[in-house]
Amino acid sequence: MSANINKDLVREREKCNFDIQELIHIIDGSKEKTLMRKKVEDLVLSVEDLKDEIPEDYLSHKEKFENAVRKGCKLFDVYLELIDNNIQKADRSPSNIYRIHEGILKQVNPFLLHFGLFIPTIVNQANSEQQAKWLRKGSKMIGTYSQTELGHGTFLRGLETTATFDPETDEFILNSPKLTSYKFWPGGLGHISNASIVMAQLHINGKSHGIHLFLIQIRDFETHEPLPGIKVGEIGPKLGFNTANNGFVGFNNYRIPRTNMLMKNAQVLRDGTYIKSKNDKLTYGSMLLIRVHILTDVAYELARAVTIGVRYSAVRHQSVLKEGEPESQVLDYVTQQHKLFISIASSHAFRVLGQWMWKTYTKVMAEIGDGNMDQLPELHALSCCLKAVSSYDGVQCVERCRLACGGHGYLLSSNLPGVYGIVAASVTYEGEYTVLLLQTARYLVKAWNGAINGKTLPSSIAFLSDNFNQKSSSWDNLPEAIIEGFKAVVAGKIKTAFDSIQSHVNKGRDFEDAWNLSSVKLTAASEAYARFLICDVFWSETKKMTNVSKNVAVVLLQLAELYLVYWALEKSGDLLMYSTISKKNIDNIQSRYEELLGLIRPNAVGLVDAFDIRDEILCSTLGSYDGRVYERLMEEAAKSPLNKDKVNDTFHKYIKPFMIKHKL
Ligand SMILES: CCCCCCCCCCCCCCCCCCCCCC(=O)SCCNC(=O)CCNC(=O)[C@H](O)C(C)(C)COP(=O)(O)OP(=O)(O)OC[C@H]1O[C@@H](n2cnc3c(N)ncnc32)[C@H](O)[C@@H]1OP(=O)(O)O
Ligand SMILES: Cc1cc2nc3c(=O)[nH]c(=O)nc-3n(C[C@H](O)[C@H](O)[C@H](O)COP(=O)(O)OP(=O)(O)OC[C@H]3O[C@@H](n4cnc5c(N)ncnc54)[C@H](O)[C@@H]3O)c2cc1C
Repeated sequence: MSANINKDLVREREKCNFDIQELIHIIDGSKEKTLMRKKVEDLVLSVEDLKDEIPEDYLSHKEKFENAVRKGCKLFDVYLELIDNNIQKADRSPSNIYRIHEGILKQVNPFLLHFGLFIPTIVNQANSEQQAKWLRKGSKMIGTYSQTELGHGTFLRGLETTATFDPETDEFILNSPKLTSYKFWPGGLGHISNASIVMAQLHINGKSHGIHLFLIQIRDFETHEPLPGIKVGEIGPKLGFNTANNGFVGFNNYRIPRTNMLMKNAQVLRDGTYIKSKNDKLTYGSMLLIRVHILTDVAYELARAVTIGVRYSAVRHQSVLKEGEPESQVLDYVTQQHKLFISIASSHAFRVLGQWMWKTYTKVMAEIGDGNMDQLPELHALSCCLKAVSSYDGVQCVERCRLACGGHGYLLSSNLPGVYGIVAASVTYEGEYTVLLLQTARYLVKAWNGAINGKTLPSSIAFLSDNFNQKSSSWDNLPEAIIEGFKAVVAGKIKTAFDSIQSHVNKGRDFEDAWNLSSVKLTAASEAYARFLICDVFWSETKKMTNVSKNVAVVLLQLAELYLVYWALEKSGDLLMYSTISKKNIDNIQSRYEELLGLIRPNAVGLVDAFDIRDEILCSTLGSYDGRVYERLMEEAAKSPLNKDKVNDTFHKYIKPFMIKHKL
């Protein structure tokens, strides 16, 4: 096999000084999980029906969708077989196992919303009777999650779809009163789903009770025809997600049984009595869950992007470092390492944070199950800013990987545009970036106010109490000093935003206007808080790892340190403003950063090999394991339908007459 592997990659792999298999197990969670993942991959990727003859990129929008549904159904088959054989256990924790879809479908599984949101929403928001009915085998439902409307996505309280209780018939009547009330965006809604969870304003006896969730059948279970009173369709091509079948739906006096309101929390009784939920925000539970998942999602997409970027940069030679020497691998240019290594580190950071958030999420959910809501605001604040910052950073990192691949990175066959499309969507869906930062800011401002008044703060922000006076910290002990410095930045930025609000209020403005006028500072405070959290958790979790060989521990600590020093340099202005850092300290951090790039360089290919993403899932001409970059580029180019004819018809139809007309 090694005979066919690019010689640069062979040399790079020989240089790697840690056990790649060991790191693969760490990333997967354990040796057993790696074995299970590989077993699933072997089985799924060997299914002939799941392979494409024509590259997806040459298909029309309709053909892409139809091919994705065909493969999605086949995947279902294979998965169900795996579950029956107990190979793929039902595990809701964020993991890499379902990623295989991205290799097979290239983009998004059209059934993703069924598994990712429809089923989890029933599990979390429906009562036990409803669950027994809707989750049973033979329920015939393929579902999605319809919340966003043409006119409103962010401001959920402004949603316009209505569900009005009719006591005569014991039903809700669903209506989309205006064009802007149409549900717009839900994945799989266009032509896949026959049912959906729908968020609508509940009205009983002329009184509005706010937004609630309803399970609604959209299409006939046998014929798949839209049911009377329902107008449904697909929303058209997008930057990415083109196999996701995002759709629209409108309701015209469409009736559903009362018992189709999801009633785990709030309830409507037969006589129309409304029983309030213990906490309104429990209706938003599905969003919380997906925001937690997104950290791990971004970690994985970054792993894909940087695997492509690093392998290509090892294979690619361009320019000479020293006259008379052969052309250098572009990976040897320190600027190239600067472009790429932060993506390796960020992928590990988001994976570690994803695991940490998942633990926090399951703990808080268990407490909520016991009726204790105390930790919900903190969980919401954490999930909002971490989702926002990880997805935003993810997009920047994927773009850097694309730039690192020069012109060839611009080809769809590099798959960097594809990965970009997937990550870019996550900045917007499940709560838009700025909006989520402002949610966390609400929490931080409240906490600051509490701290000023001597209140005990939740653990994740307890440090605020110590930072009123921006205590001096020593910059001798890098990289921990950076975490301390970031604490001072968080405190300083919250204080700046808080003081700004106060000052506008003191000048006679409403609190809401003062908030809006201070909102750039508020989002900056939230971003700083997320950055501190990522650095703190990534560093401490990496440091406390046990049962790891020395070399793997060293390389993981180098990545964690690289992450910290990279962000210290990016945020040096903030550190200068709010912490005790000096220019000399920053110079030291810069030197350490460059030193770390050098230390990581020999292991770079080993590190991306440890993400262990098979070629069939990476789907990239530039990033395959064997490094046959130029051969693959030409093989892919040969697949262009334009290359079927030596002379294209347009020559005779347009070009020749044009040449004659203009005497060219
Ligand atoms: C074949 C086999 C296959 C196997 C496959 C197996 C697969 C399985 C693997 C699965 C992998 C999955 C991958 C998924 C991929 C996903 C794909 C893409 C999906 C995309 C879906 C979507 O895109 S779906 C729509 C999301 N659309 C939003 O995301 C709207 C944002 N908009 C809001 O979320 C609210 O509108 C907004 C702003 C909070 C204001 O809400 P509002 O106005 O009601 O509230 P206020 O701002 O007034 O706040 C009042 C107080 O509520 C507090 N609070 C607010 N929210 C809270 C909350 N959630 N929890 C607690 N507390 C909360 C707040 O902190 C305040 O607290 P306080 O008063 O104490 O300060
Ligand atoms: C690929 C994809 C898949 C999706 N899938 C689904 C799905 O399955 N189901 C579903 O229901 N929805 C889905 N959505 C919709 C998605 O959840 C919304 O687009 C998202 O929540 C943002 O809402 P919006 O589009 O209304 O943006 P808007 O809120 O209109 O945002 C526009 C701009 O206004 C700013 N803004 C808005 N409010 C404020 C504020 N209070 N303060 C400051 N700035 C503000 C935002 O920052 C943004 O810059 C999907 C979207 C995408 C892109």
